[in-house]
This record gives sequence, structure tokens and C-alpha cells, in this order.
Amino acid sequence: MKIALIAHDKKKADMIQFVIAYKAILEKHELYATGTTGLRIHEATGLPIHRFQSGPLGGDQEIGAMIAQNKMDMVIFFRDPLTAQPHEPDVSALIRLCDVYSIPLATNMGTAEILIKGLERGDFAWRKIINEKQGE
Ligand SMILES: O=C(CO)COP(=O)(O)O
Repeated sequence: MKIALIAHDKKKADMIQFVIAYKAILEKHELYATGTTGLRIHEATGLPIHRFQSGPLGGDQEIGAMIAQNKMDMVIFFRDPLTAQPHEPDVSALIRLCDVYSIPLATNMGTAEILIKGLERGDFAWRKIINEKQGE
């Protein structure tokens, strides 16, 4: 499964903690991230991770484009709800596309833990069925 990991600056420490805690599960999947989040995760865990542009430079939109092509299976996006982002339209667009395509999305640690545990349990096998139908 293809999983996108994104965190705003004040949430990056939470994201690293999360990836370390669930490394054994996440390492079985293909990981993608916005630029700085991906770099920080890679430095902290050594996990291979495909990095897009930094969020403010288009990274959210690149991940959105993958969703629109049905090439992303899950998004974990630790947003900072207390800081204005210069690229807020991109953030909203990414969240909107998750809803358009019914892609599982967690925007905080509590929900992310449930998604990851569900992933390990096989709750997202339906995504594989959709991907196989597309010949992925
Ligand atoms: O801004 C972001 C998401 O909206 C995250 O981008 P970075 O991972 O490059 O900091």
C-alpha cells in the first residue's frame, strides 16, 4: 500500500515519534512524503521514503495528483490547526481530494494510530482490490 506522511512544522516531532512507534508496520509499505517531512523521517528512522516538493512549494498538490490518479491508499497528515499556512488552499485541496476519492485520511495522532492498526489487521484490503482492478 502507498502511504503519504505529511506534517506541518510544529507537528513534525509528533510525526517522527509516530513513525518510530509504528516502523515495523510502516516498513512493509511504500512511503511518500512532502519534502521536509520526508527528510526528517528518513534521518530519524532510515526508512526509504519518496519525497515530493516541500508543502508550500507544491508537495501537497503532488500528493493530491497521486490521489486523483488513485495511486495513494492512505494519507496521514498532521496539520497544525493553530498556525496560518501560506499554502492553506493546497492543504484544503488535498483533504478535499481524499474525500472525493474516499482515501483514508488521519489529521491527528489518535486517528492515525487507528488507521495504522487497521492497516496491520487487513482492514484496508479493499484498496488492494481497487488497485488490482486498475492493473497496479
Ligand atoms: O507544509 C506541509 C504540508 O502542507 C509539509 O511540508 P514539508 O514536509 O515540506 O514541511
